[in-house]
Amino acid sequence: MPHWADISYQDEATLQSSQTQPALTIGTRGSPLAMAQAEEVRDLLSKVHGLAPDTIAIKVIKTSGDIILDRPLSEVGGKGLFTKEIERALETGEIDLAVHSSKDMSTSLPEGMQICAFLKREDVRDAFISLVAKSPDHLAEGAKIGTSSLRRAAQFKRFRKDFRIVGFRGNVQTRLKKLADGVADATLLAIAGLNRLDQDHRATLILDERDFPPAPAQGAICIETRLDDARTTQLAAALSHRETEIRVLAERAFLEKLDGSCRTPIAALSTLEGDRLTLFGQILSPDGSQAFEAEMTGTRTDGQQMGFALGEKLIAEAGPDFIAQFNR
Ligand SMILES: NCc1[nH]cc(CCC(=O)O)c1CC(=O)O
Repeated sequence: MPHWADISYQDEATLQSSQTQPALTIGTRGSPLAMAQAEEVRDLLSKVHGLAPDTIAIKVIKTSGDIILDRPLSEVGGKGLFTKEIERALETGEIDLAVHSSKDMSTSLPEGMQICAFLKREDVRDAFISLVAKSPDHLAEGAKIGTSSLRRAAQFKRFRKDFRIVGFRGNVQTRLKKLADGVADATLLAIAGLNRLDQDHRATLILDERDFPPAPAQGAICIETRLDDARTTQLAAALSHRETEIRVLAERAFLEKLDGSCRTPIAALSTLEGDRLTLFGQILSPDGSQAFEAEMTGTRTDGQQMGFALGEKLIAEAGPDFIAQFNR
């Protein structure tokens, strides 16, 4: 992770003199959530570096994840789907930086790319949205949960075996319409996304993160740049939030250890109090019938090591076939 102080200032003059062309081009998906996140990064860059907002362009890039809307992500290729085309644009120089939801990022980046900043993390929890029940407990026997997230499906099946899972994608409005049409009785979304879209009032209940632990890195926006672009990297790295970085890197190390594919439901949650870092991890069978979880504590510099160790611990507990069985 490059730091502000480590990077040379060689290109500062170029930046200040480029008045006619955008100084920087941000690449993002075109979904309302992605746009809101890109705008947040643009506003922060402008504020922190005193750049006029109109010198920072936002370029929308269509990704396979936006095009393939009818199948669950886990079937069509998982996390990389939202980032591949954007990373291609970064590689060709069409954009200078890419803004992503950290939880959508694969643990292995393409060569020549780096995550140079994690913005201060939002609320990590999932929101429960229903037009018929005020909490998961209040849902009727056999209620339908609309989600395409393997983690959320497994956690809800674990919570109540009688729940039925129906595939559900789309933005907040689409989901609410589906709920109104009776396609499902409840759905789940990250409260961070709802907050960024000023849609948090749609949440029926915010779920306790100990009952329904979030996806690794949920709620944290990240910025990706080219390794060889010191100027943009320096500007973007200045936005990074150290505590978020520590927590998200620990959670992503846990994910990296386990993520043979994206077919295993995985949850992680870290906390950082002073120097004390705690990392909780959970893996489940897709039907929720089996779950393995553990927690580790260490200091703030141990994050990645703890993530790998926690992953290994759960693999040892679950047995080597646990993850392999879902990949067949
Ligand atoms: N997979 C889509 C996605 N990627 C990031 C978020 C939420 C925002 C975040 O975690 O920062 C969402 C939507 C959701 O899960 O509700």
